[in-house]
Amino acid sequence: MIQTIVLMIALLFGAAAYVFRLKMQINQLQAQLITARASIPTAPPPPINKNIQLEPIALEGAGQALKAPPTTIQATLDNLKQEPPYSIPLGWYKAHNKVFLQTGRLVGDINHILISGQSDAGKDNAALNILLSLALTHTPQQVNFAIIDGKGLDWMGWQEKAHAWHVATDPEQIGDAMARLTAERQRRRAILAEAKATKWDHYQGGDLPMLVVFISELLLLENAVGSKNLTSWLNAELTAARAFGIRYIIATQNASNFSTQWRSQISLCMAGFQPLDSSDAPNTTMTAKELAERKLVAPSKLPSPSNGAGGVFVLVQSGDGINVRTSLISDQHRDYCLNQLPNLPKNDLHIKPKMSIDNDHEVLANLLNIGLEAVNAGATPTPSATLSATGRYTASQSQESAALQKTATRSADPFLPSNHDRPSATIALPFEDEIIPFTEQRRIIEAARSVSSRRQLCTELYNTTGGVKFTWVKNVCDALGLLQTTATVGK
Ligand SMILES: Nc1ncnc2c1ncn2[C@@H]1O[C@H](COP(=O)(O)OP(=O)(O)OP(=O)(O)O)[C@@H](O)[C@H]1O
Repeated sequence: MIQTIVLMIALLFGAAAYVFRLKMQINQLQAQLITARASIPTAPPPPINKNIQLEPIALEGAGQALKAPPTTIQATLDNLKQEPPYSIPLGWYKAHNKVFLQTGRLVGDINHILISGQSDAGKDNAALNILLSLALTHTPQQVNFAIIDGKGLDWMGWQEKAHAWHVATDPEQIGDAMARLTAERQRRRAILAEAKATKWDHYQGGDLPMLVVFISELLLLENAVGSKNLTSWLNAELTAARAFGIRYIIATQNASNFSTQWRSQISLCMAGFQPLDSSDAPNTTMTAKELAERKLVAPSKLPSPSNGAGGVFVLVQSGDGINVRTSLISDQHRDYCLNQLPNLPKNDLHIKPKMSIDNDHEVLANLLNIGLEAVNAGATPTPSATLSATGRYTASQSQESAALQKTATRSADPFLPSNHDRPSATIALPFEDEIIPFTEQRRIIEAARSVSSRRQLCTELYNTTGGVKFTWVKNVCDALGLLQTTATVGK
């Protein structure tokens, strides 16, 4: 009996100890789970309520520039709602004890913009405000962006966005991007001429979105193509771009050392802090004294970004202006906003050329191989995977690339005879059937024999000079080096 009781007590103790251990383990697991949950990155919070109360307090020493602008894009968008299309935010200021957002319009108001200011003045953030709000208020059919960076990783997230016409993030891609812009201006010129529209604003075709080009540091372009080439490129592009629906936003630490000719095409100067007053006039068109006469604080008199006064600018347009402070967009909020924007459809990767000179070499090498294969073997070469997966712009900036391109084009030219005229059946079709139907690729290649321009080709085959059909023609011609348009950069 006693034995049984002792056994039962022992069993009870054993069970209690087991339950206790189990509970401890559960507690431990729960603690681990909480830690694990905390380390999972949470989704970015939605933009804060638009009805935030902004304090009408100006930043000391910065004129009317608001001390604490909103830190999300929501309040900006609310203000832009009342503005006509293509309006952009330029910064916040205080007047009559109220808070205002200064806006501008890229049609009929501002043409090109120069954003200047020493390191950390807030140039990239100012441009981010402009591009994000444009993208969030316009479709990719209305606005496209070309972003030429090379400074860092700030603009990486834009590459796959439907609004992005071209994004160059490495210094090595800059010359190529410049050549593309020249080619795009020429393409637009031809389209407008054909449609008998004297300028982009009058064009009704619906296939030419406004192209806003952002250059994050002008010096990097100078490093890429040299000072002389850069000056002539800027002179040509900035003078002509406006009529073709292209707007430039050029950022640089200090515009003093750049040619004054293209600077005369700038209609809005957005000038941030400068350490020397000799930089005031080149970056704003007015001296500190002239600015002071208009109650404006000159760049050299602004509080320094190193004292926590980033994002403060003096805006100068047509001899007048205002001091403002931009909204500071955090990386998290930028990513949240980017997530709201439509992505590029997968197939469009073929339509929007996005490759570096290095990739160009790869494509050109492939072309060369295809051409040689076809000539040597006389057999039908298989389309190259690399080539079929990408579009290609023929404009390339380096001499080496140009020479290679010439060779590649000659070797790959399906209409060049080897020993005898090769029939068009031996041509390597550059795109998969589902991207551009094989039958259409063959028709385009065949028709290229007898016309002198892509536009003419498109008219003959499809009785149009725009839309998807022209994109087919352009991409097939680009890929095979047919009816090439010439680049001006670097020559
Ligand atoms: N509107 C703003 N309000 C407060 N701080 C700002 C604002 N804009 C920028 N800053 C501060 O300045 C820093 C640098 O901003 P940004 O990268 O836009 O400057 P930048 O002029 O492009 O610099 P750099 O020429 O060195 O690339 C930000 O990380 C932020 O700390």
